[in-house]
Amino acid sequence: MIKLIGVTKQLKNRIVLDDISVTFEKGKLYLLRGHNGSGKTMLLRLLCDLIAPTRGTVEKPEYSYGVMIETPNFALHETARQNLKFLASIQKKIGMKEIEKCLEEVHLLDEIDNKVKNYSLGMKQRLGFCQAVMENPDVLLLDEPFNALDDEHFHLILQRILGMKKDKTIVIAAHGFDTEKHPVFDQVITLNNGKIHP
Ligand SMILES: Nc1ncnc2c1ncn2[C@@H]1O[C@H](COP(=O)(O)OP(=O)(O)OP(=O)(O)O)[C@@H](O)[C@H]1O
Repeated sequence: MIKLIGVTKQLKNRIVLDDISVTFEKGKLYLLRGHNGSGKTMLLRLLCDLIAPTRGTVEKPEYSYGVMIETPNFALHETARQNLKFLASIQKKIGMKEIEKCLEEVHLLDEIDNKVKNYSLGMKQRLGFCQAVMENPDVLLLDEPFNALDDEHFHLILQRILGMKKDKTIVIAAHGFDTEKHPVFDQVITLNNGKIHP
């Protein structure tokens, strides 16, 4: 469980997260929504320690994180295989077999030896998703994971996320998700100007 209590983040003179208190539990899927600039990405960054709170506390045990925040930064002149192999070599938790399985699940195995610069936006997005989930993290943080995906791949990624939900905490930031059409979230958190909308 990740518990934020009265968390405020100030960057220069700007309050980007304002007195946020919220709990994220294991086995649940959360949606962060809100307008551009409302603080969704900042909250994801805070959850995985990329930024520290200015005030307030974050209570959480040691977790492993899978993160896809903003445009994933791949080495464009290298292939998907080379990129993911390099990333996997940092933690040494998985090998090529797991990487290939993960690429297959997002329909990219046929492109494994293609350079990332030749990928379409939607392919890069799926590669970013693969990178975030391949090491089977406890906490999965995804910033706009459905951007640039066609219907088929939207459903593919959504089903993958739902299939992984049981033993993870998953937080998705997406500003345009149709929650009526796809009522899949355990909790929807709306941010407005850095504050949680009640
Ligand atoms: N380095 C920085 N210094 C000051 N303010 C910043 C900095 N980075 C971001 N901000 C501000 O923080 C606020 C929250 O930004 P954030 O990226 O979290 O929004 P968001 O909800 O993810 O928006 P989007 O939907 O456009 O991705 C914005 O007002 C932004 O201008």
